[in-house]
Amino acid sequence: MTKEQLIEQIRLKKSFLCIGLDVDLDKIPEHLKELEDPIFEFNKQIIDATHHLTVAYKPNIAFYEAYGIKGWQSLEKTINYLNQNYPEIFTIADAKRGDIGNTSTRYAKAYFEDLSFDSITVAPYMGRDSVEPFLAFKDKFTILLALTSNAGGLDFQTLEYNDEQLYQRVLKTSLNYKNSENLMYVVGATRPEYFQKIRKIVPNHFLLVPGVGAQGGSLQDVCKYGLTDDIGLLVNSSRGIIYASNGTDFAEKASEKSLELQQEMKTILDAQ
Ligand SMILES: O=c1ccn([C@@H]2O[C@H](COP(=O)(O)O)[C@@H](O)[C@H]2O)c(=O)[nH]1
Repeated sequence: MTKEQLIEQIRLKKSFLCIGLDVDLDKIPEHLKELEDPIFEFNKQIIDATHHLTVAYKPNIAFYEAYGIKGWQSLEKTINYLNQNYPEIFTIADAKRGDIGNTSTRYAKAYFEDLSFDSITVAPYMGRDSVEPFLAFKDKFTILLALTSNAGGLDFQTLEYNDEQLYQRVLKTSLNYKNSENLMYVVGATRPEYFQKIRKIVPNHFLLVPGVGAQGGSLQDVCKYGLTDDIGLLVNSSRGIIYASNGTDFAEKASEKSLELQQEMKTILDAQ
């Protein structure tokens, strides 16, 4: 998918919502557990009930790896289901990969070619040659961790060196990477006070913003400085949407929670 196609979808749906598919078998409704592939069935029903309210889905790969080969098969079925039935949806493999160049190339092939995701999250710590193999793929996006939403994110990401915090250095340096137009960045919704500074460095790149919902981040605060003329935001909520109910009405309740966020986004976009 191109950036222009993503922006078009956001304008059409009046939504820059990303729904996180972090499926935990301990949290899904009992009646699904008897099925052959409860993870896929859960995802399928969530997707069918929410696809008109969201522009992106983000399976966090850890939740699939945790169930071994069966989890991987559920992931594969989920991405195939999305690509076949809702090709207009932007897909994010939240895998937080990155390694020496030839290894990164294998990760990129696994997620962009074999699984056909539109994007993948990547850790920047190993530098240029660990990121550029992902950027080499046309119409695919590499979402670099910049300022994460978790408390421990501040252990390193805000350390200062030469009047610059580490996350600022990550943003600035990555702009010099080959094909840097294929970059997006992760910035936590729990860090609203940093958005203005971040937008000064990356005024046009999309930010993937987790942390709304279960982690307590505010959509309004994120949009104040995060929103651009081309929107530039994908705001993720996982647990707050997919576990709104663990009864037989789970998909309906997920849809209601998605609608609440979409309506809030619509109001923000209409006022732009
Ligand atoms: O800084 C980060 C980077 C990634 N995440 C991931 O996003 C979702 C958030 O889930 P919620 O249930 O909405 O809290 C999850 O997959 C995280 O691993 C993040 O939270 N913060």
